[in-house]
Amino acid sequence: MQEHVERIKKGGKLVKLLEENFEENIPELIIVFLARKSPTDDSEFFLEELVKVLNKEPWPLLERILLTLLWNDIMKPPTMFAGYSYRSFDGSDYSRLRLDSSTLGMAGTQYARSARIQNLPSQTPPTAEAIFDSILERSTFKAHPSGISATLFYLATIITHDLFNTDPRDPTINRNSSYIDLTPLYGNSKINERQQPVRTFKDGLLKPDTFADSRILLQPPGVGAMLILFSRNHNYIAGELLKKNPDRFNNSDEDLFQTARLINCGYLLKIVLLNYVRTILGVDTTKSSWYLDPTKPYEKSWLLPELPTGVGNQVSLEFNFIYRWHPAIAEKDAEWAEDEFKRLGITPESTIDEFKEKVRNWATTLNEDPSKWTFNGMTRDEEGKFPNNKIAKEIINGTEKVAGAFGANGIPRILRVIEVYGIESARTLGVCSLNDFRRFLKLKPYDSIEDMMGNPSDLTVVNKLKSLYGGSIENVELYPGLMSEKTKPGANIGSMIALPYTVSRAILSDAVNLVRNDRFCTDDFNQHNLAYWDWNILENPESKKLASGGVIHQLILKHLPGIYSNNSSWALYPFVTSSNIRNYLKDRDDLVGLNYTKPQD
Ligand code: HEM
Ligand SMILES: [Ca+2]
Repeated sequence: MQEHVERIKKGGKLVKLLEENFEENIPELIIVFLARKSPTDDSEFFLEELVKVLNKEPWPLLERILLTLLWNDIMKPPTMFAGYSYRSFDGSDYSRLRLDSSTLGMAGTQYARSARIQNLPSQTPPTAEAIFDSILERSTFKAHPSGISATLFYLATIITHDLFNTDPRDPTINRNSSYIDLTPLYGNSKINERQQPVRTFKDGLLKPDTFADSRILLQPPGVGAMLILFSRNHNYIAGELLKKNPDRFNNSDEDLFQTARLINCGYLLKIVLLNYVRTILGVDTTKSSWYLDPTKPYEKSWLLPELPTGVGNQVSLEFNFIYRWHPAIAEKDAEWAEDEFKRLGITPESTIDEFKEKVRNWATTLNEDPSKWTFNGMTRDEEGKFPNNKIAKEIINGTEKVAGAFGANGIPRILRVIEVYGIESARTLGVCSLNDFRRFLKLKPYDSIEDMMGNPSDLTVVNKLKSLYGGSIENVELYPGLMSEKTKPGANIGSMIALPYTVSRAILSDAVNLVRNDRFCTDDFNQHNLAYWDWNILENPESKKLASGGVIHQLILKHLPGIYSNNSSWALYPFVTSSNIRNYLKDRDDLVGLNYTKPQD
């Protein structure tokens, strides 16, 4: 057979080969056909050869293969449309499979479900309060083993608030779009509710230092500070677009606004891939500039099927729980949350209804105009902007604060009512167990609670889990399981962020799907839609040399001028604490001149 393959590859004529012994040679022909290089060199006239063969002997399988090849050339249903280039506010029409999926991932639709329940628990589960008090509550703060900073989790919080916004009246509903499209900045509704107040309706601009999601005000101020960077970035982009393309954008607030949003989301995409995921994978501080790029087109090749893009996304309930990274909250940020919650009247002992009521009451005190909101005791200047140094201070301090370690007994007590709410609502909605979720991810289910905990030093947690769940690993619920299972080793290429095992696998699948399934990050991420935006416009040559491909420093340096130097490690590597970063970079002979001094805010 090999002989035939070689002959055909060397250009032996198919017809001749088949003339010799058609029946015998056809399987080889099919193998060669499937194994052909992609892309096809059409000067080899392979297709014509096939036609000749078929013309001579209409072999049904060969005919079918040829027809399939030709049919597959054209995407069905159609995947790109003329016009159709802006992000809608509520995430409708985000799937390129527009004909039947216009509401996929739209704000206000139901959460998807990822995993089926395969094993029902053999006991009634313990109360959510008992679970929190036993295996979730943080007793002493444990520093993150790789020295990841709070600033990484400020970005993570923006991402989670972009994806998840459970309706308190109906926990099956997600009020946000299932895409990383800066919903916390722009808002989540098409019907003139939220998105309108952030816009000026002039020159595509947002109101100064304004964002749409009031939940950010109840987060540590570093989260709001980071979101302000994106708010400022939007206005910078809109200004540049108008300056560079006066003919295309003059008097067109809507086009300017939408194009600026696409570009701003492009910056977030680059930051997610080139800073955030690279840090999570532990390659951020290495010399290599490799990154996992889910946007790449992959055509069908040999036995590998095509890897589709832009097909739309709908986040699931399970992923809402995967992404509740409360153990990572830094010590000082937990203290901050405690004070803030106290001010609202929420304590760890509050009931779920009290919690919801206090948040509702607080929301009624907010000005309808988000450009009037403040946080962290800041006041706006006459233009409506927050002081640069105050915004910078939160991001700088975030890089000084070490995040909390993942793993059992890591969640600040102040979040008790929120955790109880989460566990109970998972039960109401019928979410699967930890092991069933692992089955869905094709990870080996844990054999026992000991297996789930791994480390013999976690025996106390093993015993607590056994007592809560009747000794059976199959009874361990998804969320309590995710937040207490063993964690990956830190300071390690591949697992720098030291997540719980199941979370670490799931989060990468989630990141790849969120990016690849968003047509604005793939099929429609093109220079026409982005008005030939110059992606180097914010870049400083000195910073670029030192950034190992990262992007976040561009926003920090541009929108917080005069505070950081261009070679500051605090701007270039903000996701590792300032006390750890020097150690990670000590062997990098290519980073001469990196400045580790704390910027003066
Ligand atoms: C001090 C810091 C934090 C505070 C005060 C906080 C507070 C809260 C509150 C109050 C809720 C309940 C919302 C509701 O259902 O009404 C919640 C849910 C949630 N939190 Fe946090 N959180 C913090 C940090 C984080 C971090 C670092 C992450 C992940 C990066 C995260 C991810 C989530 C997610 C995914 C939910 C579910 C959201 C939803 O279903 O709408 N949180 N958090
Ligand atoms: Ca979104």
